[in-house]
Amino acid sequence: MLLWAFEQQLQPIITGGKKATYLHTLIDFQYQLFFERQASAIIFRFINLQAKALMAPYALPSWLLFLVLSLLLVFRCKRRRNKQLPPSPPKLPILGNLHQLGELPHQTYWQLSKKYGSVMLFKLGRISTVIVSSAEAAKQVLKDHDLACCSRPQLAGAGRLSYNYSDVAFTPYGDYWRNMKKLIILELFSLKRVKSFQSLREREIELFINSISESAASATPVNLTEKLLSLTANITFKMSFGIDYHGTDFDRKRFHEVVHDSEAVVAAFSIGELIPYVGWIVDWISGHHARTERVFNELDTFFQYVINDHLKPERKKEQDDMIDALIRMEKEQAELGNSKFTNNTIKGVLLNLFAAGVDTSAITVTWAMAELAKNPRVMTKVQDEIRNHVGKKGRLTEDDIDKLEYLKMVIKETFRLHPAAPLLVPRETISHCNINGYNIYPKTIIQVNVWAIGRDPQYWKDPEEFFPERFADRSIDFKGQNFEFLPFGAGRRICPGMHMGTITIESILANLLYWFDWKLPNGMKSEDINMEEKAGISLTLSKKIPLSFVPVKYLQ
Ligand code: HEM
Repeated sequence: MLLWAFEQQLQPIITGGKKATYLHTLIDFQYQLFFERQASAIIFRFINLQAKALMAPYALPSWLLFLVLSLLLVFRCKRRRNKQLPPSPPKLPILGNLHQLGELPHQTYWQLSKKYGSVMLFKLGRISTVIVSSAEAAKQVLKDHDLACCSRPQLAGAGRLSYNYSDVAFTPYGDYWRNMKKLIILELFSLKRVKSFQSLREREIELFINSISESAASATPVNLTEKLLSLTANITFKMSFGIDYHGTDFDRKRFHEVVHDSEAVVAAFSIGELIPYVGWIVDWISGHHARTERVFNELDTFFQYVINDHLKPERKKEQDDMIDALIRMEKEQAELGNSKFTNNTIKGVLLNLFAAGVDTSAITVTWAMAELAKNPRVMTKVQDEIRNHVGKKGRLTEDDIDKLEYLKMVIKETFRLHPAAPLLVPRETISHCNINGYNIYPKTIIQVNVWAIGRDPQYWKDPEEFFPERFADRSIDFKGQNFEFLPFGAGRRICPGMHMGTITIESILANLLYWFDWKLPNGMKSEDINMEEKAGISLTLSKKIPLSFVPVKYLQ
């Protein structure tokens, strides 16, 4: 089929004698032969085509080209035999396995892994991606070969929005990333810094609870999905920028929309990256580049405005925010002679704070509330724990959270079934390594399917059941040591915002459960709650249908 298509393509060119197009098509053809491994069986027909090409005025260069490429082909086929690549589902020319990806790639990979194994090679156009779907293979990637597997692919959208990789999350492995990760762990994500935002988080959560109380008073349903997203964005906004920018072009609402768009941009491959030569047309028609530029310009204008505002000597501040810390880090690094920490670094890190911090926490609380509503036994048990603990105090603070063991189990169980980043953030190999006996070559993308691993019956009894007690007598945690449970990844690239993310989630969920009982709207039954996942290009996994419940104020 492939040959026939090329023969058809080549014939008129040969007859028409267009040199450039002819050579180009020939190269493309050879490229296909190399990559599709159909070479030896069809080489005879290729010679036949070449003979026809002799009639064309460019016989000599094409024969030379044929000779060189054929030698390369033989060499490559020989090498491939020794390659021991991971098994792969059948591919189409040019597209590879792209057409099999489906709307929810982690689910597709899970199904395919049952047939092709826990280390599987998937070709997204011209890009080789290895999908890892077992705890053993994940350990090899994230621990045994962490150094070989700890870079990030350089994709155009992420590159543009991260100021050409001046951030942490999308930056390839190297001195710059190592230094930056150390700095942000020390300065932005330390226990002390996270604690310093406690009263800010508690204030924002109080406002959120007050607004839900209004709905409770009128017994109207609350769109929890929307409200939670707005709450986590508000918390991140305040932690990063200190004050509100009401009355300017940069109000929170508009900013939230841009941040949301930026998540889709950084998650997406452009088709041009997957399919050389022709993919750019699809990008151009779909407006991919225009959208990237629009999001970049809006974010950049906003970040620059806020940085300038922070540099004003007359600025009054309630407390040190993330921008204050980043500006101070820039000065300190300059004094130490590090010229790579620039204004763009500050903006790149800000992008990470929003892209990584807002959705992940809101999505997790939404899934937790959906699971609790579906499992009234667990809902009652966790509410009893919280309410008994708070007792007559009548107020829940972050200091109470450590005592709420069952709440923590509920959150772990939510992470297991609904990890916010089901395939982590894509990694890229920087050197050769061997996973499960297969060769993985440099510049291969690796995706760890933590969603599938969290459902593996080898580790989890009745994996589809929401049963927080499974964590009761197991010391299993999400800090990157238990490879069957990896919501925050592991190894060098592990999420630095883990502590900040969990304390935010615990605090919001505990308050929602303490202050309200939750009724399903319009006579809906718990088994009617839709648990489908939202399709689309994103690193995170939201619920498809927004969650809407009626709050009933808890009378102490
Ligand atoms: C529920 C909350 C969160 C979840 C589930 C989560 C999950 C993840 C995951 C899976 C990764 C990739 C790890 C890997 O490649 O192995 C990651 C990376 C990252 N996360 Fe989070 N995250 C959360 C919250 C946050 C927060 C609140 C922040 C910051 C405010 C944050 C900042 C980052 C950054 C900067 C990276 C990149 C690290 C690197 O490439 O070295 N995350 N996160």
